[in-house]
Amino acid sequence: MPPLAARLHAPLLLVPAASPRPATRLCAASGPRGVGGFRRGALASEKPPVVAVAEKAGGEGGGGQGEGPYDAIVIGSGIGGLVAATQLAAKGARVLVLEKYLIPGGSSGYYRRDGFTFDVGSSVMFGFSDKGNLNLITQALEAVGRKMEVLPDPSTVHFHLPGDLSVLVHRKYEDFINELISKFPHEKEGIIKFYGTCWKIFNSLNSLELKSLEEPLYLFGQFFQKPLECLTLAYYLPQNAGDIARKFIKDQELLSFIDAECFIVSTVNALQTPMINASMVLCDRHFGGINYPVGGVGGIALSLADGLVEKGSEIRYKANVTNVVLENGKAVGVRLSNGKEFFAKTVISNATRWDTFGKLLKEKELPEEEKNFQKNYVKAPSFLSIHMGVKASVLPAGTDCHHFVLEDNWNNLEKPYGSIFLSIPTVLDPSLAPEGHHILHIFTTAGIEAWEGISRKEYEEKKEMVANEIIRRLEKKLFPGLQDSIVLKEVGSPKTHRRFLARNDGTYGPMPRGKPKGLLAMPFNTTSIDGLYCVGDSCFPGQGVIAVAFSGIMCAHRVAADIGLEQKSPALDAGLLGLLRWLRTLA
Ligand SMILES: NC(=O)c1ccc[n+]([C@@H]2O[C@H](COP(=O)([O-])OP(=O)(O)OC[C@H]3O[C@@H](n4cnc5c(N)ncnc54)[C@H](O)[C@@H]3O)[C@@H](O)[C@H]2O)c1
Ligand SMILES: CC(C)=CCC/C(C)=C/C=C/C(C)=C/C=C/C(C)=C/C=C/C=C(C)/C=C/C=C(C)/C=C/C=C(\C)CCC=C(C)C
Repeated sequence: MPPLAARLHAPLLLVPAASPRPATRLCAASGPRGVGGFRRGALASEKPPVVAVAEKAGGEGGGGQGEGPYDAIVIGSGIGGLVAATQLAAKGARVLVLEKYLIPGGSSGYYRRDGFTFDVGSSVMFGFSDKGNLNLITQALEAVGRKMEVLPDPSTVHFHLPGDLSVLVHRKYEDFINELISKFPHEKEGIIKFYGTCWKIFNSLNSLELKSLEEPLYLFGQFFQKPLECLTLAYYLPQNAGDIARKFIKDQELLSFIDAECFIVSTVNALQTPMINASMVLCDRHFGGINYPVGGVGGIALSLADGLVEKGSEIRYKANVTNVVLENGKAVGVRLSNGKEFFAKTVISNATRWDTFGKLLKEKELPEEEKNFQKNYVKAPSFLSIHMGVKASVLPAGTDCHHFVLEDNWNNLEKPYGSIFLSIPTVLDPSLAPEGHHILHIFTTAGIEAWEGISRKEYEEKKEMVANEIIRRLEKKLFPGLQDSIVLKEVGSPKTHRRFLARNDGTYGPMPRGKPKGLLAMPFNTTSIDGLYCVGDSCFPGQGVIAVAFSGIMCAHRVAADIGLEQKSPALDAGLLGLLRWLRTLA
């Protein structure tokens, strides 16, 4: 098989040599517009992009009436759905993944324009190293016999903050801590204690074999083998990073810095960020480091989809699931928008919980569990994203790959358009852009409300205006001459994210309504509908590619136990699931 980077760039029909299923092919296709921008009319004259699409002969969904039964049907091929599917396939299950769009990956997908390969979402990849137990992306690929070449990033992010506070998060922990201490020498002890607590939690996590926390035989087994580590995790489960930081640190600016550290991975401040999640990302970036897959993030989903097919399971594109089919209250299959039905022992939804319970299930009454979830969590805002191709000369030598910019006022951190995320993946992988050019992927949080109810013309003008203002800010802060260096620009609004990622209001996942009790209220994978499971960022532990990969691993384990591919104990199941349900009501 050609290396993935070559496949991502190859313009012609490619048949994966390893795939045993001739009906599923990877081919050049035209049409899909990535999340960067979708000015359908304006772009109509452009040459269509080349993307890899797995299509099954026979049009949408490709099957006849009532196909099945499969062991599991997975709705959606985001990383959460793909990891659940591939883990199950690796355990011997027969899985069908149904994806609405043309390519796999959801918000971890990619798209191409004029020689540029853009990551739809974040280019900061955690969990992609070759060591420890938390390299969940590496492990997910390995489970289906795939390995990707990665490029180590020398840093995670360069913060440009109010008061000209500049902090580079170096790959080496000591370098980062020394840089932070040099900015806040009076808080040396507090800094060491806060980040030291993160390491205590990370090391506990990293010592466990990660499987479903809803499966008692595994969970009790882990408590027996690693009691101290499990008790540490249980202790920190209901706690938030901001409270722990305040135990050790008094300096307001440093606490604001820790807010920014948390915000980039949770879109909320440290007081609302679960301590376990904060520890995971604040340490993995130094333990395994941030590693970028050669050829772009889109290769992860393509590799998983490839591996899935090789294991004898299926993925079908342009398959828009509109209903989960219930029989006597149990989920037994799904129906597509064209009326085709597929049946399975279990159904796993990678759509958000809002979409799953608000759209795919036609029950009038929301189950209590979901009411509780919606009481505790609201939809996080969407993003405005700008994908640009620029002349390489605009970037000073040694420019870092990822930046976070909040210019003057800490109060703007969580406000729409307040802070700016910027990734330049071509710093690591120049093959993503034509020679002499770089990619700038800029994004900032934005709610959908302000984008609705306006005419097409106003919408286009608004996108242009908002994007130009963000570019102007970056030009002022980081790269003089930026505006004039642009050779390609695509702007995506929250509506774009809603439409092309099929995410309710374009949301990037749940956000606590108030101050959460850490991760306590986060639902796992089982739902109150027998046979229906959820996976992805509206499940424990939340937003993030590595987080949804963990959710996929947990989900596959629980489903495998329920369909007899892994051990289970019905009596212990009832006890643990009841206990977890009760614990969630305490949050
Ligand atoms: N901006 C970013 O920074 C960024 C980038 C990449 C990834 N991420 C992370 O990835 C996480 C999301 O991953 P995920 O796996 O939960 O989901 P996802 O949104 O990435 O993927 C869900 C997939 O399900 C498909 N789908 C939804 N409804 C469907 C239906 N009815 N029928 C068929 N297909 C349907 C969508 O088309 C999409 O491909 C986010 O939390 C985010 O943190 C973030
Ligand atoms: C059950 C009970 C009750 C108890 C028991 C105890 C125990 C044992 C516990 C355990 C636990 C566990 C295992 C847990 C785990 C967890 C995990 C794994 C987590 C993870 C997490 C992760 C995360 C959150 C991540 C995230 C990330 C993100 C979001 C990212 C993003 C990025 C971006 C946006 C980028 C930025 C950019 C720039 C700056 C440019």
